[in-house]
Amino acid sequence: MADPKPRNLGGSLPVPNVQDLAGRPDELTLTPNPSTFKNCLENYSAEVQRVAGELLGAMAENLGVRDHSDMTRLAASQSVRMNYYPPCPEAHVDSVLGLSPHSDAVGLTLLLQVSKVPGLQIRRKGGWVPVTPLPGALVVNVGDVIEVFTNGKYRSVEHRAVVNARHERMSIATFHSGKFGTMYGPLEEAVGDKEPRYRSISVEEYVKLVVSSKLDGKNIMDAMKID
Ligand SMILES: O=C(O)CCC(=O)C(=O)O
Ligand SMILES: [Fe+2]
Repeated sequence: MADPKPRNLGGSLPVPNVQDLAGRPDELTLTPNPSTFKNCLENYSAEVQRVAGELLGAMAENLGVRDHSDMTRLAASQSVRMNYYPPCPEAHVDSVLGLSPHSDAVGLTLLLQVSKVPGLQIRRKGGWVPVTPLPGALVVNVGDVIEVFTNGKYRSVEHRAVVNARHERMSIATFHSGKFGTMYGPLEEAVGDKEPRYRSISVEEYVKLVVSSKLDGKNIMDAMKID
């Protein structure tokens, strides 16, 4: 299958490169807190959060959600994870992975594949499809909370990361979710005249469920489904 096509959302994203994030090697030894790191990460996260809000607004429009903030509130809180996968001589072994199959237990993930080395794969029709890294492109992953909000109209994507025998790889995943003190559950407009297929729970209860579960396929969705 062909790779999903990239789309340009306009605007320019201050895409971090590894040098900016880590500081130059000589700076690293001289300066334990490279001055470029904080600003670079702050600019990047703010811009990515803006893009997440726009994407969620477009989804709200597409789904006929009257109050777009019902959907854009999934960009209210943000966390960033930087993944580093060292070269692995056992990369050819099927069971050796960088990150096990999972769907992101958040609203929306915007992922930057920093290295040219491929590693991200998405589950499709029982197989694994590689997502070729494109310089400066963000991969948009629908997370579990969007599956809940849309009552299953948008399904969260199961994915994994494989390792490479000779090359290291880096990716930056930026996760967007709702705030504590709010609820997660299917939106009225998404349910329509059907039955809700997922439970409604507080963000706090949901986070408890996530942190007490293994990283294992779409297990969070199984726990959220109404039988
Ligand atoms: O490294 C990747 O491409 C995937 C990272 C990922 O799925 C995650 O951090 O949740
Ligand atoms: Fe992920």
